[in-house]
Amino acid sequence: MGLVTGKKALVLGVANKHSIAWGIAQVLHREGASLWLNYQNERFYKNVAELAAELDPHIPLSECDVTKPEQVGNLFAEIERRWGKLDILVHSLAFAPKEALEGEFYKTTLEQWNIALEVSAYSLVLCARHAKPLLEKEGGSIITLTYLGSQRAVKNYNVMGVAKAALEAAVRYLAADLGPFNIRVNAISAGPIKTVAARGVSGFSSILKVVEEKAPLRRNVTQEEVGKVALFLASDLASAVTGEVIFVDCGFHAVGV
Ligand SMILES: NC(=O)c1ccc[n+]([C@@H]2O[C@H](COP(=O)([O-])OP(=O)(O)OC[C@H]3O[C@@H](n4cnc5c(N)ncnc54)[C@H](O)[C@@H]3O)[C@@H](O)[C@H]2O)c1
Repeated sequence: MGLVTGKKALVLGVANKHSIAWGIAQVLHREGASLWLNYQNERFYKNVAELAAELDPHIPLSECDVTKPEQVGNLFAEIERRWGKLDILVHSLAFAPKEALEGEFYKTTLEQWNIALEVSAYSLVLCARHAKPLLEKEGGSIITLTYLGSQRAVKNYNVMGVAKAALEAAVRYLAADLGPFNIRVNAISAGPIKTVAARGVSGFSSILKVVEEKAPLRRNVTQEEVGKVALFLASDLASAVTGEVIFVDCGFHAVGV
């Protein structure tokens, strides 16, 4: 029996096989969870459908762009109809316009700020609101993805760092609100992984190199390792863990110069 056998998991944020969400989906599936995936829009459908079919051709797929409230509402209504409950919600998505992820932070426009904060932080609140009635039936776990750039000024990460700081604060407020309903809310602060979103940050490869040189484990983290910590947070092993940000970064956050 797997650690999440019988649990129903919605995993948001698979774009391709490099996505952190895909790493998490694979581990949850291997440990017995039933999956439901989204794709942001038609452009992503083929990729997500092919990946899902590798695990199980019956995994439901829904179009859901988190800036479209009706699509978010429809997704959770469909889960209610089909599953009647939810145990695990994985929120593994973020976006900021590419021009905001290079150069000086002080040049960030209000429009870039609003887009980054809406997609990358507010969407967790929106999804949690819709998920609550489903998660509270048997207790549940919400997991989101963040990065060290929320606490340190990481070159070029800029407005995304501000969005991640908001996201981490949202984790604590959601944990406080939803704890009485036995819903836990946590974030994984992952080390850098080469994904489409990460490549949007100017100079991303140099971040990978610095981690390899300086992290206590002298290497970068894998998708699978993030997936395993998501599994822990989703499972009963973490039944007393909420409002937490857990670093999965080979220890990079812990060292100075
Ligand atoms: N890759 C890294 O180095 C790294 C490190 C720490 C944290 N993270 C975080 O992990 C999460 C997943 O990113 P990833 O690195 O796997 O990249 P990715 O590009 O594979 O995934 C990003 C996902 O966000 C989705 N997305 C963007 N805008 C959306 C919208 N409006 N509606 C719905 N979905 C939308 C994309 O469709 C995509 O599936 C993000 O929150 C990211 O900030 C990534």
